[in-house]
Amino acid sequence: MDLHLDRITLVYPDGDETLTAVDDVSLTVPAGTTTALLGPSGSGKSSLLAVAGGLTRPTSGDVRIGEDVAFGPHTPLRAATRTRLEQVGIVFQAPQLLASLTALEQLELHAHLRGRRPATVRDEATALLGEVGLADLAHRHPAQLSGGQRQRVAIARALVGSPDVLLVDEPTSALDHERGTQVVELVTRLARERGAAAVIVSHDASTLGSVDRTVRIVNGRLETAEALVPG
Ligand SMILES: Nc1ncnc2c1ncn2[C@@H]1O[C@H](COP(=O)(O)OP(=O)(O)OP(=O)(O)O)[C@@H](O)[C@H]1O
Repeated sequence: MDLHLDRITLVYPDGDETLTAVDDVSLTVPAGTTTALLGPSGSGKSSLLAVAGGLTRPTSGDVRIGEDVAFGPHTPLRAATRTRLEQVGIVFQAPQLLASLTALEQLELHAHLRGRRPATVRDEATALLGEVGLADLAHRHPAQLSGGQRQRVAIARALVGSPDVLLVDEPTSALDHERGTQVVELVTRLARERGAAAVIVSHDASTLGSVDRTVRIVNGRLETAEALVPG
């Protein structure tokens, strides 16, 4: 299903004033494609991603997944949480893995949270770790993995249950150029293969050669929207 951001505005309280972090942004990300969101520090990238993933309510505007409104200014918390668990996979800037669990167990726990039947969980988790190139490291703990490998565990975990939307915050910030490029390529490939609408937030345009489209956000507003190149 396509992801639609319809006229999203997000205003934070800022002392006696307000700060408009996202200013009337509209964007459609077709299913199976990846859009990179570029922009300077403080431009609103993470804020927009948080709204797209239902982590922060927009002040105005709606997030739609397919035809249905997923997250709007008045969406109840419980409904937003359910939609997020069922339809959205999120990879945070730091992989946020649990130190005591193996790579496989990180995915299994997430699958349980998403309400998957236990009998199907191990097979799906094992297959996903294979898809991100970690089949041989499934039983390692985070401390026994490199930064890039941990990021790949987090990407596999976000894809448990085949969400319609995949949101990835700054996958390249902790990685060198080559590994960062590989992570972006991985996200682009998985989104295409699984028909997910993916958004990657990044500072580093030089890692984004594989994405379908790059958009730039400055002071909370979308500046450019390059044509979508069919994959
Ligand atoms: N919870 C918050 N309350 C108030 N203001 C916030 C909050 N979160 C972010 N901001 C402000 O909103 C603006 C956009 O922040 P955001 O984190 O979305 O930018 P960003 O483009 O992701 O930056 P970076 O690349 O540095 O991570 C900034 O001016 C920031 O200070």
